[in-house]
Amino acid sequence: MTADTLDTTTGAAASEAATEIRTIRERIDEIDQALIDLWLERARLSQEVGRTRMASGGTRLVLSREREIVERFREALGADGTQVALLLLRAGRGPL
Ligand SMILES: C=C(O[C@@H]1C=C(C(=O)O)C=C[C@H]1O)C(=O)O
Repeated sequence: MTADTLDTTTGAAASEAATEIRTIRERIDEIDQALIDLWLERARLSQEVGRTRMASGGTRLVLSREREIVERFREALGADGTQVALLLLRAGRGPL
């Protein structure tokens, strides 16, 4: 394989690189699936907390707790962390 015969699925120009990329992609796919599963589990748990709290006569949301979560993600991941946390929170309790 040479630079003018790129592997179509990996985009690599050498077969060793294509093999390495395929191996790394397997782990990336595992990580993505774990993220999806955790995302969905978190949303379900968040909804359960909301239902439990409202059934007790409490509020739907607790903004101080949401601020803590946004801050945790911002500290760990920077500005992108803020965006991830906002999407994560929305997945559980819907848009504000
Ligand atoms: C899940 C909760 O309820 C809501 C959803 C939150 C979340 O998804 O993390 C956080 C705060 C609340 O607005 C909670 O209070 O823990």
